[in-house]
Amino acid sequence: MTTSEAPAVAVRGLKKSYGTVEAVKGVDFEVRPGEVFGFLGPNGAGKTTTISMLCTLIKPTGGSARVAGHDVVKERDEVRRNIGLVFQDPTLDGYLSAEQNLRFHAELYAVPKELVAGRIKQVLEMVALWDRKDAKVMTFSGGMKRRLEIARGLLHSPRVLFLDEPTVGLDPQTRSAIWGYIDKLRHSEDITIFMTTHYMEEAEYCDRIAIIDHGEIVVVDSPEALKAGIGKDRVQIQTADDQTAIAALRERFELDAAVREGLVTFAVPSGEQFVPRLFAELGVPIRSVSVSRPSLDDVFMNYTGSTIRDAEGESAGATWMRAMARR
Ligand SMILES: Nc1ncnc2c1ncn2[C@@H]1O[C@H](COP(=O)(O)OP(=O)(O)OP(=O)(O)O)[C@@H](O)[C@H]1O
Repeated sequence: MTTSEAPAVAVRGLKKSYGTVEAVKGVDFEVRPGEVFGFLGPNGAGKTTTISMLCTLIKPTGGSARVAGHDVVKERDEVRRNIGLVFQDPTLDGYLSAEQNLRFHAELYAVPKELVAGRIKQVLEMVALWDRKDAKVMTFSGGMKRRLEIARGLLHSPRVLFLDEPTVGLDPQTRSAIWGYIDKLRHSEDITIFMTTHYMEEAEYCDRIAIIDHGEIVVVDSPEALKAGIGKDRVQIQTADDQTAIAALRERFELDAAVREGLVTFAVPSGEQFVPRLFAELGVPIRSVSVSRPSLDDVFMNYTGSTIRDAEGESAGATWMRAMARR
């Protein structure tokens, strides 16, 4: 990849409102060719709305976006030809076999006839479903269906593959298998991957991530740079009296602490070196202590003031209402 290459995705001031709800509030970002770029944010942050605008499924109310060099509003068909989609709601035909689903997709996308059989074999092998090609999709597990959707999204050799929460609702083994395929993909295909997730640990696999909250991008960088940028370690202590410990941390060390995961938690530079002082000066008995390098959760917390889980709780009501409305 050279830096002179045009971005795979270029977004300027992109907005989407639903009535009075500003789902996406004017976001700017670029995705480089060949990158795995992640959109990380809690439910309701605006991830699906953004990805849907980039895939030309919904129209922006403001700003602009180019995907594979084409404008998502003025050159909708060109954008569609150049992208693959794997969305949260499955759209496979359960009565057809895996191979028949792919053949149907190849026809829709006008994949040259002489290439179809070879390409179907290639993508099914990539997601380890070649030996199940003749089975009806209705007999597949959730994980197999998701793998088949990924194969289908790749069939017409798109330049950009969009994945909306590719592992949501899957068990941990299947999630890690899906990530294995995505990793394989980035080495075997000349492709850019744009994905959304609310799983911190999955965002770690991305080359760069944009953290999105309440319809706004709060920061974009590689996971390593974001974590290093915090410059502090996370310290968690178990005490006999959490509230007194929190007050003492404020008074003696000027540190803001809160109870997270049942432990008094705070951030401090060079955590290991701070621990002896903590024992000597806190004045509240400490039962156990742990020091960890910052995680993406800490990054999210640093930029938004809440953990991703707390933010999810906040919007759970809205998500539930939408889920009901979709029925
Ligand atoms: N069709 C719609 N009509 C009205 N409001 C909507 C619609 N779609 C999304 N919203 C609202 O826009 C905001 C962003 O939703 P969006 O689905 O983009 O978030 P998200 O980050 O993708 O979360 P999720 O993973 O739950 O889909 C939310 O407040 C949501 O309720």
